[in-house]
Amino acid sequence: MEKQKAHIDKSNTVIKIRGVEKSFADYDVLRGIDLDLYQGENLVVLGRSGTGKSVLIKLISGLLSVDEGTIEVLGNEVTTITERALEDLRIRIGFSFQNSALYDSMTVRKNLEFPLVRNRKGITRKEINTAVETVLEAVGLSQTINQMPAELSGGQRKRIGIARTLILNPEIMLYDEPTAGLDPITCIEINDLINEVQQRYHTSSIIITHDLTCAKMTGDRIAMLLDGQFQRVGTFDEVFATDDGRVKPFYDYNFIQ
Ligand SMILES: Nc1ncnc2c1ncn2[C@@H]1O[C@H](COP(=O)(O)OP(=O)(O)OP(=O)(O)O)[C@@H](O)[C@H]1O
Repeated sequence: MEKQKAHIDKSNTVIKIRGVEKSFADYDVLRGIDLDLYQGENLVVLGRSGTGKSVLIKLISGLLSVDEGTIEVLGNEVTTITERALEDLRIRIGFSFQNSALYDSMTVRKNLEFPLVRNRKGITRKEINTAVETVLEAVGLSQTINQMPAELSGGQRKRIGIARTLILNPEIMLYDEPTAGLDPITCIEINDLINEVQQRYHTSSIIITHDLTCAKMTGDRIAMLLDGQFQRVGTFDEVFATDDGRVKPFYDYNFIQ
């Protein structure tokens, strides 16, 4: 499906990263990175394995702390925030992690109810039912409501995982390798879903991937992480309009084999 034009508000930066450095032992993973995520945009972070993409998501969500620099998320400085305020902030962020597995012993309905019951004190049964039905419809899986996760395909499980984060109406979505381990057709369906989520929920998203089809289909901008820094940031075509020996093989491997 062709990506619809997104409504991006460049005057509203929802994540602002400045001069962030992070090392483990003697390995400097991030060497002074700057990045802005604008309201309403899908920003793809591309990079080879081990370049620090997952570390970046963990720094943004406060699961790891920076060595240097600042990270502002929805107006909160996460490098100095209290644990309590960080918990409140995390509720405003939807995490679609590679290993964010569903609870195998619960139906799809119960899996989706779980975050609501936990985070929305005082919510009524009627409100829960409406929220579950709405989000299932949004991911195109209304018919699975009473099924168990084991009865779903890999792509369907991924969709339910995304629905489980959407049910809390996050302002920011962080997708870590959303197409990993899926066949090419299912990848395209997930990419379409990421774009639908952007349109319908007006989320601002960071999509971490090394899948260039995913980057091309979903990204309003691409930020390429190379040697610990964002060396190339722009549209897909801008990022790959280069003879840089670190960038070209990436493109050639994905599209010319
Ligand atoms: N908690 C940690 N302790 C020590 N080293 C770590 C830790 N977390 C990440 N690293 C190291 O930081 C580097 C970047 O890891 P990261 O998981 O961010 O890579 P990635 O770009 O997400 O790769 P992939 O695409 O394979 O998931 C790796 O060399 C990894 O071993």
